[in-house]
Amino acid sequence: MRIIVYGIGAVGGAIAAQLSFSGHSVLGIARGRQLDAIRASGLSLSTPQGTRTARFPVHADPAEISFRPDDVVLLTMKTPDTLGALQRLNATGVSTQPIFCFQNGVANEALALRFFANVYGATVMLPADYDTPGEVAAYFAPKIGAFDIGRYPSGTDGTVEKLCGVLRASGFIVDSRDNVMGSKYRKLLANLRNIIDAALADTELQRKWYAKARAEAEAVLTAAGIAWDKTDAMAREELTISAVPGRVRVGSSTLQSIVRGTGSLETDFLNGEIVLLGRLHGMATPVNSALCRLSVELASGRMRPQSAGDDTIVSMIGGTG
Ligand SMILES: NC(=O)C1=CN([C@@H]2O[C@H](COP(=O)(O)OP(=O)(O)OC[C@H]3O[C@@H](n4cnc5c(N)ncnc54)[C@H](OP(=O)(O)O)[C@@H]3O)[C@@H](O)[C@H]2O)C=CC1
Ligand SMILES: CC(C)(CO)C(=O)C(=O)O
Repeated sequence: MRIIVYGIGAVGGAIAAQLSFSGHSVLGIARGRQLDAIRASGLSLSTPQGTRTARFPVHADPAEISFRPDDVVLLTMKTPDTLGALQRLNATGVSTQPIFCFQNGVANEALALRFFANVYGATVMLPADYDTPGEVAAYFAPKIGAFDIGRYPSGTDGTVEKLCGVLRASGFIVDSRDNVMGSKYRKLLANLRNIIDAALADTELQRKWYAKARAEAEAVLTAAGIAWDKTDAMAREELTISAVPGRVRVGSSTLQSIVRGTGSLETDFLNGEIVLLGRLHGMATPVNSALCRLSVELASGRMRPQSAGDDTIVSMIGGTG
């Protein structure tokens, strides 16, 4: 099984590096200065245990790869970039190879299924940063991260078991799941917080707005008949965010996109998933709608990270928050 990691940023970089350290066959697809830096000097991965440099082949596009039947593809770009990546894979002639969505949110799997028959979901519990080309950092200890993996929309199979085995041998905690989307909806609820923490500095206000956004989301998921895991997989094996020597954690993947000025945020597929479900099921979602509008201000640079106040969100809701 050769593993193609598509999108070598924080999560993709940490996974590709660990696979390469364990001697597993891995190829990366990256772009821009990250591609140049990895080609020139490899990818350094810093963890609480220290820093190591991984060297693995890296490409600018799927067209540069001669795909084999035993390849599996891990999508590790943010959701706004998924469609373009799937179109590139499709154009390259990938067909039956398994596509695993190692991404937050629940939108990527359905998108991938439009193009490919063998699609899988993975819940990613791996707090990681990418802010400098050629470098990534991952903050969990004692293991680097944990994944729930299963076939989409449900079930498991030999491919899941094989990938789980490879990832375990590379230092990850991995569970195969019959209902991986239950795990991914649980993570979606947690990720409603990404944009709140990026916008507000005050921890009490962060807690208040997260409670409101989550209550709204749970009501919408219940109305839509969508079940989510009730156990907190983050606590598994007592994984804790730990200090990485020489690094200060930037924060959530959303805050990192704001700081890097990528211009688009995943919020439309996190809080926006709740807005979409609310619209489909005739329920108002004022808090998550306001948070989506806030994300536009943050992504455009018109609002600085952690500069919002209570009144900012209340006024976006229209005074009803
Ligand atoms: N970071 C974290 O702590 C966690 C992230 N996640 C989830 O994991 C997923 C990945 O997040 P994260 O690793 O933070 O994201 P990053 O932005 O750090 O990494 C994604 C990388 O993919 C690259 N990319 C996007 N499209 C292409 C393309 N077509 N060709 C080549 N490269 C491409 C991006 O390039 P460019 O930089 O040019 O945009 C970027 O380098 C997201 O769904 C996120 O929500 C889940 C748990 C934790
Ligand atoms: C690690 C975690 C849970 C929050 O930082 C995350 O999923 C993200 O950054 O998107």
